[in-house]
Amino acid sequence: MRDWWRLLAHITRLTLREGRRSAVVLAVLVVGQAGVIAAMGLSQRELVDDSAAGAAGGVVVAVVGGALAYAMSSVTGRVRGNLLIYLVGRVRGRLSEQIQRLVSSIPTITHLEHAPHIDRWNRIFNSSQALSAMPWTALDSVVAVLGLVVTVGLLASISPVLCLLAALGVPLLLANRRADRLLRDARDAGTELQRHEERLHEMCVQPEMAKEVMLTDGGAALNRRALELWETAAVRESVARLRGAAWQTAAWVVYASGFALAIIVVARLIRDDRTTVGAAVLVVSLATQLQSQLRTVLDSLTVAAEAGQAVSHYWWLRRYPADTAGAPPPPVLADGITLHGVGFRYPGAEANTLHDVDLHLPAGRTVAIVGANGAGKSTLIKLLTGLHVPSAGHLTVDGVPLTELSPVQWNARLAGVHQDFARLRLRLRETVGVGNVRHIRTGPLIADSIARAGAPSFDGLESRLGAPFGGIEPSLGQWQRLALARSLLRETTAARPPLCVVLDEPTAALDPLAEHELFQLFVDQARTARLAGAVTVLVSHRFTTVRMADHIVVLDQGRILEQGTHADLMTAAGPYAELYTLQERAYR
Ligand SMILES: Nc1ncnc2c1ncn2[C@@H]1O[C@H](COP(=O)(O)OP(=O)(O)OP(=O)(O)O)[C@@H](O)[C@H]1O
Repeated sequence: MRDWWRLLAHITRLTLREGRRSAVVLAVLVVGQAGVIAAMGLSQRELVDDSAAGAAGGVVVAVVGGALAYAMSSVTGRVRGNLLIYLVGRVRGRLSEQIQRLVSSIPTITHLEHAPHIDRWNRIFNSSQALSAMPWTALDSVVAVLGLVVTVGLLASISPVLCLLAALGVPLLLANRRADRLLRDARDAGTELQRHEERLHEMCVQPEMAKEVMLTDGGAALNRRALELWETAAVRESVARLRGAAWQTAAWVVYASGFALAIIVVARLIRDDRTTVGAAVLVVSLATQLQSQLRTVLDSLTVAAEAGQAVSHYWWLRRYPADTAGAPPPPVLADGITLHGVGFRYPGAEANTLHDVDLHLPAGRTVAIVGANGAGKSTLIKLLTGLHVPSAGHLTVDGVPLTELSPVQWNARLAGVHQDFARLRLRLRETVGVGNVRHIRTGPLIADSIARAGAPSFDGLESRLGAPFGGIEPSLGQWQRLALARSLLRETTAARPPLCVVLDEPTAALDPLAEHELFQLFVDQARTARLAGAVTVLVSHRFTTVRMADHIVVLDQGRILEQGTHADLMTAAGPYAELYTLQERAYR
């Protein structure tokens, strides 16, 4: 509940920041609406009673008062609606931006890969409308409750028995809560199905995946499966809605019976001359009003419940990157990076990917990691770059545990290319410039990185990339070179030189000639990095590249099988020597 109040305060502050004057006007109109509704009811009673008593003056006052209240209600209703749309829309935009920033500022990637985490922040996005409307649903609820108190007071002034009408709101409340819970559970259960369905549809429309799907004619089957998932989620939600509606209908039947009884009570009071016809009109008006007030309270509670469901996810996300504090990494590496008994298991996986890895990456050296597919090479790179945190053991940088360093600052001292390099479909200047956003507009530096990586410059730095955006679509190898250009820009323009350069299969998409050219670049790069004391970690299946490294590590099923220089490993005549000889023979 404390989290709910804190979020309400946060959203209220956001609302005031987005439109202080509009928010104040809206609050006044919402509160004033309660008085307007009471004035309409009272004017009806006066109108009937004064007409019966022949008091012309009273009738005029009641008519004018009633007309004014009605006019106010309808005019302000429109203004209220528009102000609400305006304010909630603005706050929603700001909130989505904040959530987006939070998601992208987390230095690790578990929240982007692990399904339960993805579902959590997706639910926040889906509830952003309800979250942005929180101050107004809260105010609506308070005003509706106050209105209820006034209505009940007016009913009691006719007969205390009529107060029981308000008690019939309790079954309504309970039924509503049940309906909310049913819907919430159905939605929670459907989030995963929905995610699967979206991914299956993506496979049919994203060019990379669609190509294969078309080749195997699997599109129809995938769409059928996606439809089945969607239908399962939709049916679950519909069943939950129907069950909730049944509960609510039963509660409204109870309320309608109470209303009929109230009319009978008033009819008897009139027959016994204990009240006026005006009072009967007031009861009808109040009972109708009570009904709409109860509806407002219930609707507000439904929206509040939807927001409430997202509250825990919201604070989870806010607290997620809490440990971004930490010491800055050393200006230059003196000793290097060391892995001490490092083990790693992906969240939700049944077995470890890395087991008990002890490895020293000396400062100023190039270390190559080799191994079969799935051996754990890229995973090791992800641990080095802090994208994942080891499940066992730890890493140290010049003897300081990586967990004690600021993840953001550590990130700023890394460079390189990941195996699944990004195809950033932006303008060429931006595609490379995001390597160091501070220099995204520094054309000559970007052009230099492009040239050094041998990447294409197309029609200049402002060329738009990506066929889906009407731009040029680079080939796979050209995309990889652009990723390299990004890394080079980072290395040459960083305020401090990188401490660790990771190159995870950086030439996999390149032709042999290009690989040869780029290899020269790596050698130069490693030399520069060496001068700056950086560790260069290279993952490659091409042993001609690997043999140039100062130290070679052979991984097998998440364990280090052997390590040493090329000469050491060849002399040892182990798995490395065997693979090297095989490749050499194949290329001869
Ligand atoms: N995000 C992930 N979630 C769960 N398991 C993963 C994830 N990424 C990789 N794995 C698993 O970890 C193991 C090692 O994968 P990794 O990508 O590190 O291998 P690799 O040695 O780089 O292989 P390759 O040579 O094919 O690139 C594999 O069995 C893979 O299924």
